[in-house]
Amino acid sequence: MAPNPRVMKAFRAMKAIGLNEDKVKPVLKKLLKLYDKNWELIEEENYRVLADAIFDEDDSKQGEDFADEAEVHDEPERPLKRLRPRSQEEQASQSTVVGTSLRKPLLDDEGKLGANSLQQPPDMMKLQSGPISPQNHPRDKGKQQASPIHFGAQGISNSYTDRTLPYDSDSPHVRHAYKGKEPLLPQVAPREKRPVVERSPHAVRFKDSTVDPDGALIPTQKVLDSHALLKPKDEPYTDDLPPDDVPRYETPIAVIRPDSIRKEDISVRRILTGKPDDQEPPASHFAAEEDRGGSVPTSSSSPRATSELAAVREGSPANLEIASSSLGEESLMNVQPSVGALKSSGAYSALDVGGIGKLNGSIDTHCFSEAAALQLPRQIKSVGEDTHFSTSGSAESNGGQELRDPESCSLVVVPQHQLMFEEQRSHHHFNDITKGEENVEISWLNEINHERPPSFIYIPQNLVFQNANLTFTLSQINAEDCCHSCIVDCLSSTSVCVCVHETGNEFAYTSKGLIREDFLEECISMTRDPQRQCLSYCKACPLEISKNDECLEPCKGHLKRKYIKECWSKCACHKRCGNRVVQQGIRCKLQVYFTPEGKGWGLRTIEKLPKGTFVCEYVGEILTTKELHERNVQRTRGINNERYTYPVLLDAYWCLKGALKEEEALCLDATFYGNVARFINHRCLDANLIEIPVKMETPDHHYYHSAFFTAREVNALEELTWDYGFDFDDDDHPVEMFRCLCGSKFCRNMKRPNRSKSSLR
Ligand SMILES: C[S@@+](CC[C@H](N)C(=O)[O-])C[C@H]1O[C@@H](n2cnc3c(N)ncnc32)[C@H](O)[C@@H]1O
Repeated sequence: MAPNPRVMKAFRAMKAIGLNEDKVKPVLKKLLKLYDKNWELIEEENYRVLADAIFDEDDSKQGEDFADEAEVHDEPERPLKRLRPRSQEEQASQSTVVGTSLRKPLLDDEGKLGANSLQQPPDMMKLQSGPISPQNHPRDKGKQQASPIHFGAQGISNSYTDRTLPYDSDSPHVRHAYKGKEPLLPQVAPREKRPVVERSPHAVRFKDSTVDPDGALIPTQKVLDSHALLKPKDEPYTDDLPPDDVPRYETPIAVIRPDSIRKEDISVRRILTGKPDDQEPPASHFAAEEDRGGSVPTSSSSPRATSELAAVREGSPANLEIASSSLGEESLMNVQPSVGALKSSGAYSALDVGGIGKLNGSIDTHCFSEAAALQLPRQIKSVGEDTHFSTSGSAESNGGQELRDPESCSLVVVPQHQLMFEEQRSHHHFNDITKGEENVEISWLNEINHERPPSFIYIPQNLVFQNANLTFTLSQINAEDCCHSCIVDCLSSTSVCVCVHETGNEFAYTSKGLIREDFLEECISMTRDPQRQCLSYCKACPLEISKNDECLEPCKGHLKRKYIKECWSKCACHKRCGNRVVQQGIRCKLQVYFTPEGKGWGLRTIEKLPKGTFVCEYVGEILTTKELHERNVQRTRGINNERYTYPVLLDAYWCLKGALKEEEALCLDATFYGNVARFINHRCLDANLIEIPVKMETPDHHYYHSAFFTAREVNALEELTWDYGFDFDDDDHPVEMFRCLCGSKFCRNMKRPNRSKSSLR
């Protein structure tokens, strides 16, 4: 019999992406059976479904070895998975590619950060975050006023711990206590595009292909949704394919639910699974790794996950359970897994990283379904809903067995034997608070209550909001400010790298990627020890001017600081040069967790970190201080009252000769856009992190990167803290300062109950 031309065409299409016939044939057979020989469904999107299913099979096989992460890391890269048009791919990957210009959040007609822009930034769906405009932030009621945090840890109260900030949340006349800092660099140092070794290409591609940037369903879902109910048939295989060995792979599972969240519709969806990819740490992932020990296994150390078709082993119908539909099959539903298990795996709450729908430990299902539809790729949403909601719509906390969509009560088919594996994989995929934006996944965990992390859009690098005067050109960096004669690694170069001329011809980093001990100690003492602090005063202080006070106060002084100068793209050295640490992004195994002390969410390390380790940068929107003031006014008008505050001032006046222009006085606000540093809580004086300015790509000093390094060795599971520099006794402080719960014996919060000044050292 002549080969079916459609079969041959499918083979050719798969061959084009590196899949040979042996792999394609059994999967194709399965799909033909599953789709009742409906070739259109298989051929759609250039055989997208077929390719996905083949990769699923691979994943299923890999899953058997899932427990052994090391093996996963060592896997050779798989063939290209992407089948989407390049235009979509570019759109979807927009936020991960860092060019030489700053990306700005969408602005409305007036150039403001409008609700719409915040709700639907170009990469919104990729980031999977909910609407977070000042107008509709989900957590905007009854919260504390916002106030900027100020860089530069201040120690014990002294002349400049009382420094005020330009803006407060009440009025321009109210001031914030602040500490001066030393800034450094010119412009926003766009982090380089992630190298292939840092992010598995196929993982990114696959992610792109499953999450439509516009929020539309992925092609495969469309295909499946076109059937009310898809179920593997029992008939023998079609003769479309030449007979071959019985397929061992697993069949994509059909899950039925209304795709449009309409109860009257029943459609089909897939259950997602996460798949470890081939991510491996960059070659230079700091030799400091060698020094680390005591790592606690979590998802952040795991390979990045991708979402794919879940699969069910052929011929095991007993393992399938039929869940319910809104049309009355609820009683049939009896599907694993235990919600408790999922909770502990982290997948439980990852659905709602937007902080949506959680009220006093229960889930507001209405809120959830709306928000989740906006925030999460359909596939992710599906799994989460099904696995975490009981029929009452409240969050399971007792290891319940039901798997039900609270809104649609749709039909779900889940292979029991496979759920545990899927749970694990889902964990990796859902529980990454960075949404794939960092080198590592960062899980989150709440063992205290049912609260979920607040809504924000994760960005791995700073973005200009609107008016910040940050131009960014190669020509701005003088030839004498970048190394042209260095080869590969400046740290091991025999000649002195010109990049460190301005910082005393000494590198801040060791060959292991840690901050040099003497450099670190100097930084620590300059911020903690009042005797070591020295201030510079400017004539017309922009911070004072920016308060809009009628009565202009004199400059309170700006703290002199040490800073790091890293090599950058205009330099001749290798991207992995030892003088490029912060720009490589996060490498530590971190976790966002709900603190038991009442500080809300916090950040902790899940591995032991040597002293001087780079942890993360404080990333947010770059605002002018005026823009921040405007935001604070909005907050205090109740439009966007936040319980927690996230702005940080960049004090760029430390080496200022004249006055800064208004648009040059900058700050970072991580309220809406930010990275994991927004979760770092304050600790008075003896915090284990120190913030050090880092200069990279801009020659100016009014902008710099604020990088956090460990000030001492930090044990696994220790919370990472930073001294915000607040003076809690400053009566002139404008905002409702939080009651400090840092627990330090040096705590400066004198107003804290049961605390007296005598308790301070
Ligand atoms: C940058 S956020 C830190 C993350 C925050 N805990 C959260 O849940 O998102 C700063 C806010 O955290 C809280 N916070 C930080 N450190 C604290 C401390 N030592 N004691 C009490 N609350 C603290 C305050 O509400 C502060 O406004």
